[in-house]
Amino acid sequence: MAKYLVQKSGPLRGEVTISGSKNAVLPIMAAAILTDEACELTEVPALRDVDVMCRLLGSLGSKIKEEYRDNKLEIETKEIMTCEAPYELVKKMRASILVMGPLLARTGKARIALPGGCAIGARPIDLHLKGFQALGAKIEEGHGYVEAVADKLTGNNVYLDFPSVGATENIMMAAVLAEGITILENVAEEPEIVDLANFLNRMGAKIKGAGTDTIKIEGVSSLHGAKHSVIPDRIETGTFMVAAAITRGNVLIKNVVPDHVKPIIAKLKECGAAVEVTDEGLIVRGDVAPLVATDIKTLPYPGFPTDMQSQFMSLLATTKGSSIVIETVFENRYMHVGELNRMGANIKIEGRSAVIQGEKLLQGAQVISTDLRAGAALVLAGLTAEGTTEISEIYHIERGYEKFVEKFKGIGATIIRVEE
Ligand SMILES: CC(=O)N[C@H]1[C@@H](OP(=O)(O)OP(=O)(O)OC[C@H]2O[C@@H](n3ccc(=O)[nH]c3=O)[C@H](O)[C@@H]2O)O[C@H](CO)[C@@H](O)[C@@H]1O
Ligand SMILES: C=C(OP(=O)(O)O)C(=O)O
Repeated sequence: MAKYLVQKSGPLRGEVTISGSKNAVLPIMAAAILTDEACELTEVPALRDVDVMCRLLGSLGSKIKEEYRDNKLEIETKEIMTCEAPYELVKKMRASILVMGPLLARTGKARIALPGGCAIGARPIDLHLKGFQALGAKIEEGHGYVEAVADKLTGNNVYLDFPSVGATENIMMAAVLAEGITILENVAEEPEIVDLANFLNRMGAKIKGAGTDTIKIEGVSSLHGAKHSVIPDRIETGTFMVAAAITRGNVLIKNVVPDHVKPIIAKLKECGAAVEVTDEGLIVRGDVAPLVATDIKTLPYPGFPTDMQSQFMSLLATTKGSSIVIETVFENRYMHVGELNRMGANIKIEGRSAVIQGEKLLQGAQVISTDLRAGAALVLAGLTAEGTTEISEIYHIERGYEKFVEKFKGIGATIIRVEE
């Protein structure tokens, strides 16, 4: 099992370039199986989750050409060989559920292992299934699998009880080949939804309204191959923004869409960091004023992203004053708190709220990365902690950050990856 050893690193300085978005590329890869023609993706991050999605698509019948050095991927699915996503792959990556909509649309059948809960919450898929049912699919569950079957999908109105990102994507991918018009209401507005809709439209779909709370889809009879370049990862961007602030450094972050990280910019400024949007990228400085506490409430986009909550908590453990963080998206996304407290932070959890008494001098310790962003938060804390922070179970981190160690080293962090 590999580990990261992180040393107190002083102010980070220099430039870092952001990779393509994990949460955009995964649904886009799933969407590629909606056609029998080849799809070519660029700006594909080399990540563990992308590997798992390649394996899953390969098992369904896709031929995949990877050029990881160039971050390119070609997916061609002349024929779907099986409609089943097995437990071995779904348990490795929840986003495997995103093949359900495309499989149902292309073949009339999808059988997927139920993903179950994970470190951040129960994460049911009821809203995905409700959407498929509205389009005419019959749903059956048993033996840890869920099956959707439909002779034909027909457009319908679907109202989501919560703007779930995955449900919006899955239902959108099913509806593009349904007969007639589908109106999806109270949908997620995340940039990743817009990127997926843009890709689907390049394939010949007729989707309007992505990025708002209502999406209209006019079904088409078939889709064709398309080329697409994946958007930059806004959570990786935010993670390096916090890295600059927490180390009181000065970092230029390139390949970013500033609009996608507005809530992160706002909160960093409230803490006293300086953020400048330039033609080259974002310049984040934590060395212009003493950093202070702020309060955060996670919300669906354009609210503050839940995927940045843990990284901000590391920062708020070091700023002056007390902060309150409220996690409203996932019911259990506080697994990092115990680990941060072991490093000397003072964070108390009460239900969905966390109270952070800041200005703590963190100390290196042996800690466990319980999930992807919890792991990133521990790396950030480790950069300011006295001594060495030893982070285990880093495979979570490598699910979603490309060249993490290399990028941190490039801006002056002392971090190494060791194999035990
Ligand atoms: C691969 C990917 O893109 N992952 C992102 C996606 O996850 P994911 O798509 O799984 O997140 P959702 O937006 O679906 O989940 C948000 C909330 O809705 C609930 N829910 C969801 C579906 C459902 O059928 N029923 C239900 O109750 C979930 O349990 C959770 O409490 O969006 C999350 C919220 O921004 C991010 O943290 C994840 O990084
Ligand atoms: C929770 C995340 O991803 P996933 O939905 O793939 O678990 C994340 O990216 O922070």
